[in-house]
Amino acid sequence: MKRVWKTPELDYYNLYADMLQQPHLLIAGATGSGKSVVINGMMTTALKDSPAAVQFILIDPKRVELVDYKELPHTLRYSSEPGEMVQALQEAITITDNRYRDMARQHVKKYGGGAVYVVIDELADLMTTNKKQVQPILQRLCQIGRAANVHVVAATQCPLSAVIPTPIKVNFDSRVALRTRSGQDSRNILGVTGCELLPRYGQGYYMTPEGCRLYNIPMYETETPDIIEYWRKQKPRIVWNG
Ligand SMILES: Nc1ncnc2c1ncn2[C@@H]1O[C@H](COP(=O)(O)OP(=O)(O)OP(=O)(O)O)[C@@H](O)[C@H]1O
Repeated sequence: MKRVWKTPELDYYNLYADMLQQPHLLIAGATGSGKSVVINGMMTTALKDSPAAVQFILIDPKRVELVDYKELPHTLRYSSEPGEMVQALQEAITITDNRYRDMARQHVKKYGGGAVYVVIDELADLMTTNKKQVQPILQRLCQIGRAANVHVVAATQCPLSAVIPTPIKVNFDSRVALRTRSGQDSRNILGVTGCELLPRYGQGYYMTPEGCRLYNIPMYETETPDIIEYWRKQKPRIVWNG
């Protein structure tokens, strides 16, 4: 029998809403542990909660995970080819730089407009395709994105430092650790073993600067396709200002 973990609706909502508040988030776990479930949960929550104040830049080296979001009015760019993925990261930097200019003009330290989420699934694939170009851009984006309300959400099966270098990893001070293949993978993502003992999916550790707790991980089953369909239909009618 499949083991399904449930949490009351409000907890579901709060967990993903909290993840959306983090400067950047790294989601790690073995194949089938629910990384895409977490990404869909966050994106669905953002679209339900603040559809007028959220935009996405999607980097999808596997070409299957994020493609459903491609035609949303919120999606500034969808990329899956190596060259496109670098351009997508560069676009995120340009947006961030422009926002800093606005902030300087307005004499504020934090951007007051909507959030941009740069969603990467999967980070190890992105790093291996074009590490030389990707690493400095991603590192800079992580360093400067926060104040500009530009956030990186990255999923990976492979949290090894050989694949995801420490200068990248240290920028993700919030992490979701699902079931890992080994104690070593658990250590690479959380600093301690234990994630290898989690159920196959449905539970995970959520670590933020406030602490680390085990959560039941909710899955939106019908809401995600429903909300994608809804917004896809709205696309021709929507004009973003700024
Ligand atoms: N929190 C959850 N609640 C219920 N079912 C879940 C949950 N997490 C994962 N599953 C089940 O496991 C399947 C695989 O999850 P998912 O595709 O998110 O894994 P993944 O970590 O992204 O895998 P991969 O690395 O292979 O892409 C889901 O389609 C779903 O059936």
